[in-house]
Amino acid sequence: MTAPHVPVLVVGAGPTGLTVATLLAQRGVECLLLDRWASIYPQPRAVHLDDEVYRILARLGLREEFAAISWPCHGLRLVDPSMRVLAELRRAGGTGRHGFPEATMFDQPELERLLRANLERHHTATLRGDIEVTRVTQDGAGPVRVDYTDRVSGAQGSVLADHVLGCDGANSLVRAAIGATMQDLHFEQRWLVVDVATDAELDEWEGVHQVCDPYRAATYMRIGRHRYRWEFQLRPHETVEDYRHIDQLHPLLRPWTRDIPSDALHVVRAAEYTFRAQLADHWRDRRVFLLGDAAHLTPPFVGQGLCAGIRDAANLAWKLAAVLDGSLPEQVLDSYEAERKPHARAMIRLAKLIGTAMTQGGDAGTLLRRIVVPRLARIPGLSRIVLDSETPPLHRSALVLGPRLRLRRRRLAGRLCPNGRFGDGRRLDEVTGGRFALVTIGPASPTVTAEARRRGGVCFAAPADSDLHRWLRRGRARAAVVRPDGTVLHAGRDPSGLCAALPHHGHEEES
Ligand SMILES: O=C(O)CCc1cccc(O)c1
Repeated sequence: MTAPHVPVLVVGAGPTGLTVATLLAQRGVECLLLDRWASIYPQPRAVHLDDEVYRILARLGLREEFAAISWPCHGLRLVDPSMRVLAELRRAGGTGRHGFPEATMFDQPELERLLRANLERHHTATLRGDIEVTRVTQDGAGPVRVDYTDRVSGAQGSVLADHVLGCDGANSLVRAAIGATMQDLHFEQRWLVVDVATDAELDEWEGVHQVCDPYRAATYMRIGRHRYRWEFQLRPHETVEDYRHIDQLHPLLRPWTRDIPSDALHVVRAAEYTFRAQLADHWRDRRVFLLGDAAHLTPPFVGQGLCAGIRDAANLAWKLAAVLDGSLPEQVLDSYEAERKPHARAMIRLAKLIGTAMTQGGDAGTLLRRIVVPRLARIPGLSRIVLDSETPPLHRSALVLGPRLRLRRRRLAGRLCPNGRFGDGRRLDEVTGGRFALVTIGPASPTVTAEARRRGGVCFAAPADSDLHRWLRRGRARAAVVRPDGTVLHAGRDPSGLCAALPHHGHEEES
């Protein structure tokens, strides 16, 4: 019997797998997700996402539902062991340039519940739990064969897929199948991660507290109305077994819980984690791709682990859908790794810098905390990330810079277009609806508008005096071509020239 065939098979139904499957399903792509667990892994893990990633959740249709389960985060503070503030990065709580709070906390199982329920609304996606993928094989350029075992019945099966997306985490089988290995970016520390539920009010600043202390670095943050997360670097002789009970944990928590009695604190879990920095040496082999923790691992000190996976999903999904429907050439898929890898590397570097500032001993550590930490925002390359909460531009991709574009045009290309508002109150993403867009200063000519439509895109004038208008002017541009994932493809002064750069994508837009 021949194996069934699907256009896309996703291995792993964590946040990255669920996001990429939903984005594909929104574009009508049939997608099968296989996960080794019967249902959501119940323990808390990731707790933070930024506004760029919140914007992706909104595109999935989860804006209100995520708002209801999340908690605003006021930013990040590096403090010394006596809680004196060394550096503080404050985040916009209302709406930043993407239309969402710049830093938001949540409970991962709750987020996964939303993502799963949302996926069920798409009939082109199927999720099967209790399925262990055992082998992924590519023979030449044909479809990929995926073998699996049903963990309940023990039955074995196979599926043929045009594309396989490995969202199967740090110990990825898909990564091994394409012969990729993790490059060590030289960071490895054992930490204790503690989640606590309490009705008591801790009355702390509601951002992330990073205690810089080479003896016992620590992190504290509120993640919900009644939920808190602590992380403590473990001493060489310690393990999680030393901290199973609240009375053992209490001395560590006391700088924040003060006189709250330990019986008012319920430990949801205490676990030992090894924080690592790793990047897969390649993220693709022909029809197989790696996303999320299968492709990169970061220490959690800037809360970017889950963000990176969801960014991978948003970057790849529209490209893959366009290749599958024949509207973009296969080579577009090369830009996935070219764009995402340097970005993931930059965020890992930032996390390592903060982690090193928190934990490094000796004169080097003292110097780092005294000289570098207070000036974090002035370090070239970091200032935008640190001060403006804007992640690095995608400059190395052929998909964001045409070969003939001059340097001064680079101000906007490769960056995310702000999710600005239009006159009717809608934001850019709602107006573009996942299509290519030409955003202009002043109305574009009827010819340009018609040409944008003919290419399957849309054309909009930024309202006078709006954020989008100011953003184009600051970038010395009169128009920008924005990709379906919100990244600026080209920007410049000639809307009709830019319109010609709009790829023929999707189907002609009806007015
Ligand atoms: O970027 C921010 O404002 C918060 C960063 C953060 C989030 C979660 C954990 C963590 O260690 C840092």
